[in-house]
Amino acid sequence: MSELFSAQFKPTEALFNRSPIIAVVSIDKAENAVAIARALAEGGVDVIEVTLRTPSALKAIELIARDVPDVAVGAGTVCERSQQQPVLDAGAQFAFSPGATLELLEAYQDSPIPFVPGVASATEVLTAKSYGYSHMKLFPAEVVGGRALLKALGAPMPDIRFCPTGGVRMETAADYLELPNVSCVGGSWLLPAEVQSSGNWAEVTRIAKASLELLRRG
Ligand SMILES: O=C(O)C(=O)C[C@H](O)[C@H](O)COP(=O)(O)O
Repeated sequence: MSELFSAQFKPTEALFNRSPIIAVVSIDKAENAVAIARALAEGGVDVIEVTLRTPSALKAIELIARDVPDVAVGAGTVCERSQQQPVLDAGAQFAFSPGATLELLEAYQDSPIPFVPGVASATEVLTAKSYGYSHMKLFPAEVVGGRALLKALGAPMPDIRFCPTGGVRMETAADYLELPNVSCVGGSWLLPAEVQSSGNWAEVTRIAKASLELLRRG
């Protein structure tokens, strides 16, 4: 095991083992960020990936990191090297990408926060692994093969841990999590668009609790 591999492994492993569900949220208004994070945490989901798809994303990360210390908040949709510093400056505790460009794999090798590249094939897994990464997001999970692909990848590469994301639903999370190479799943179902626009944060807590309850029942 290279030094790089072991250096990257531990913090990302802790992140992957923290919560079986990672809430993927695209926050429309930064002023709602803290309420959304608190609602998720109250429901038991304390890892939040804020996608960099809205203008308020970085501010939302900053506010959650400052005001909701009991959650781990990070950035999603990290697609370019230029996003690295703003993400760190906002106080993100981790970063997820939908892909695994060589530029990103290299840029995050010395990152102070875990970086989780997105992969969709054996070659992408091996490429990310060659840069020292052991924890990856399978994206878009349902489209590229879902559970069947994860099982197939696990045979030659049993040491890689995945967070399938993209098309995962409350009802299918448990099926993914029973695979030995899946530590957690990501999904946007915890913050439906209509719930965000209505500001019904109690509903966010309810969905989070119901999702975890489904996992407990298997
Ligand atoms: O923006 C990113 O960084 C992504 O990789 C995409 C998100 O993870 C998916 O959009 C979540 O998928 P759904 O749960 O199907 O909505």
